[in-house]
Amino acid sequence: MPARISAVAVFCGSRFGNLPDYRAAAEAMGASLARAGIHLVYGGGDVGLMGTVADAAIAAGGKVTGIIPEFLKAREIMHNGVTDLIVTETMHTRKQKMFALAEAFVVLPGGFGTFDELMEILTWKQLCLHTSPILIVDVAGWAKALVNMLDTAVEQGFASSNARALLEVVPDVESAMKRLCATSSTEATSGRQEERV
Ligand SMILES: Nc1ncnc2c1ncn2[C@@H]1O[C@H](COP(=O)(O)O)[C@@H](O)[C@H]1O
Repeated sequence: MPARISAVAVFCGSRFGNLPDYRAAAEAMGASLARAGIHLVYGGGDVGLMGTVADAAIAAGGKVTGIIPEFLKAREIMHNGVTDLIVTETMHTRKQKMFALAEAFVVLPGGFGTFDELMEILTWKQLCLHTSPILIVDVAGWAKALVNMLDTAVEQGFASSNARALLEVVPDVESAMKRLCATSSTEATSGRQEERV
């Protein structure tokens, strides 16, 4: 039987957003990954939901790798409590490193940076650069407009329904964890094709 995945990248906001549900979901995500023995890979900051997910994973005894570009160390308040901290030269090398280390991608509430990270990992999957699961956790409906935009692209003939199926929308952290814990490392092929991105 193939091994279960062991590392997940979480993309989420550098702010808290304006509903308490967002912070609660970030806490639940970090703690649940740690309790499941899954290594958290994230952007390395100690701000907003990013800091929350990392703090929760650390508090629950999890392994956490933060990856932050040099120029954001002050702005995103580089997290000093993580297991490993990788400082990259650029945003691009940060994304590449997160991609290389993770076997699945979870998107929690966030802003433009989170959208960028989602779109890049989704389009890389569309280009067959990886096969790893991409889960959007639709906490309190935050992702409805985003998912609507993707569905509209399919309706208008700009994306195929096969491409839309590369992304899964789940209602909460519990559902995301069920999916992650059911994912084998053979389904996920992120880091193996790193040299092509
Ligand atoms: N263009 C970007 N590419 C990748 N990551 C980005 C980009 N812009 C910002 N980010 C990072 O995303 C997270 C979350 O940002 P939010 O705007 O708060 O969603 C943060 O670490 C940004 O550095």
